[in-house]
Amino acid sequence: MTVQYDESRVTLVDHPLVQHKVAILRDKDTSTKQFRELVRELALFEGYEATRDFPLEEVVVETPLERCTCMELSGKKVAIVPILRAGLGMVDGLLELVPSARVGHVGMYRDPETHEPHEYYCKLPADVENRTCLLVDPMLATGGSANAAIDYLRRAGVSDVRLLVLVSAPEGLAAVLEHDPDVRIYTCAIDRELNDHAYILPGLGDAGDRIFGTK
Ligand SMILES: O=P(O)(O)OC[C@H]1O[C@H](OP(=O)(O)OP(=O)(O)O)[C@H](O)[C@@H]1O
Ligand SMILES: O=c1cc[nH]c(=O)[nH]1
Ligand SMILES: [Mg+2]
Repeated sequence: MTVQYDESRVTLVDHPLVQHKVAILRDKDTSTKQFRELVRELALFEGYEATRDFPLEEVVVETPLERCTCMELSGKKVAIVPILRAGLGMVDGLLELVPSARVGHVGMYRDPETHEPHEYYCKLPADVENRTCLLVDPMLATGGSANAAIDYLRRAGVSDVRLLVLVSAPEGLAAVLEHDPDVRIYTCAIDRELNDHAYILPGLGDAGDRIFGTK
């Protein structure tokens, strides 16, 4: 059965370099070290797309030859919010892109039986309601964890939430887009389906375990 969702709020980041890196990420023989490096790199590529509409303003610059009018970012404030644990792997790549960003944390684990998310730690920047939030997690499976994290950000007053994932299931995309009318989703791959344990197929396994070498 085909899962329907609002495609206009989903950006598939499918640059050839991204597709190449995702293929290595999926490989069960990729080492923990390389997996971690790839997650960081892919977050940077994805962040590039997710910040594409950031506003600019004119600035006059003196080159060694003459004055010219250039464009610079007009003070957009950003918060990067990883969903623990696996989301942590995406933070450094995004900080390279937006060094002035603040970082919040939402701790969430999925119950292995029910697949329901459980919140265990949350800490956001004090002025988070004035910031564009890049909510990051490599995996979007049922969408339960992302929805709980989005609710938390909305309750904190955040209006601009952009969810950055690396691999998503159609079920997760549909669940998040239905749950929140404004969120935009960026993903490097949209996979086939979920299995009976709510793991993404073909997927890449458990992202947290592969980033931290815990299995
Ligand atoms: O869309 P969902 O069905 O909620 O599944 C996705 C969530 O599951 C994984 O986290 P996990 O619970 O394995 O925690 P971890 O990051 O600590 O490994 C993943 O990193 C997402 O947070
Ligand atoms: O496929 C999946 C689903 C949830 N969490 C993961 O890390 N991988
Ligand atoms: Mg995990």
